[in-house]
Amino acid sequence: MIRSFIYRALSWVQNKVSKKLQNALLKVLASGPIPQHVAFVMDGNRRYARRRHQAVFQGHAQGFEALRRVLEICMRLNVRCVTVYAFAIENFKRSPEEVDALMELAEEKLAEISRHGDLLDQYGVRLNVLGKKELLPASVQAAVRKAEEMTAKNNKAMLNLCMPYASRDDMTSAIEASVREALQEDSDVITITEEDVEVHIMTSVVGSPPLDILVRTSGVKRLSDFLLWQGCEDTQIQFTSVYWPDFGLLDFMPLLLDYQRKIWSSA
Ligand SMILES: CC(C)=CCC/C(C)=C/CC/C(C)=C/COP(=O)(O)OP(=O)(O)O
Repeated sequence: MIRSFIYRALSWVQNKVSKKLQNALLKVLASGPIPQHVAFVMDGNRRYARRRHQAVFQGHAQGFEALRRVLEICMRLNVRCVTVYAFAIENFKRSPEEVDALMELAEEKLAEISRHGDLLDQYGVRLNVLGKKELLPASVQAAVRKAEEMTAKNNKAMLNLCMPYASRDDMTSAIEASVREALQEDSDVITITEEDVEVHIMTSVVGSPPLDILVRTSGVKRLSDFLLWQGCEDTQIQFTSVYWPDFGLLDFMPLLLDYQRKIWSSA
């Protein structure tokens, strides 16, 4: 009884202190230039679970909690657009148990975050699911449609959930759409410009600003077919060794400070 009271009191104090520290750190960051568009390759969920002797699914569930946490940090900093790699087309090659668990998680969490009073509503965030949606199970497609509809009027920021996504597929579809448009013009020669393709790239279709920072967690230094078109000009690509479910403000802060230092030094 006394012990449980002490634990509860300690956890209350710890929460208060960490909230105060978080507010102070966010204030420091907000005094510098803030990126408009940040993307994450949320890597390391399974290694996080294995290290704790947990089922793989637990790693993905904790990964979702990290997404919530990071999205809230971004919203409090006034980042306009957050894009995350939630499921690669390639991920369909994982075991049926893992794919099913990820699909169930997506269905459940899409309903949860788009609910009135939850995170997206609270910060005015529009949800866009980008990728080959027709590959998703019918129940997940329905959850996607509902979540997109529920948040369609939100206009302060956007969350692009890439699922199931591959950048080469995104670029191929954009080129195909540009060629189709060009064929409708009354000319013998087909000309496709970078700008023609750009407007059909999935993040552009939903009105995302240029990508400022792309972060990959878990120590792996690869892009894994994510935002190759969007990230090839002025994007700062940052790698951190932290597993995604552990990623928080203290890990994000040095990456943001590095971004701010580079912006200041190029001004
Ligand atoms: C709404 C929704 C679906 C939320 C997202 C949950 C989430 C964070 C999904 C990411 C899934 C994924 C393939 C992560 C990569 O880590 P990994 O599994 O490759 O881990 P590893 O690198 O340790 O093997």
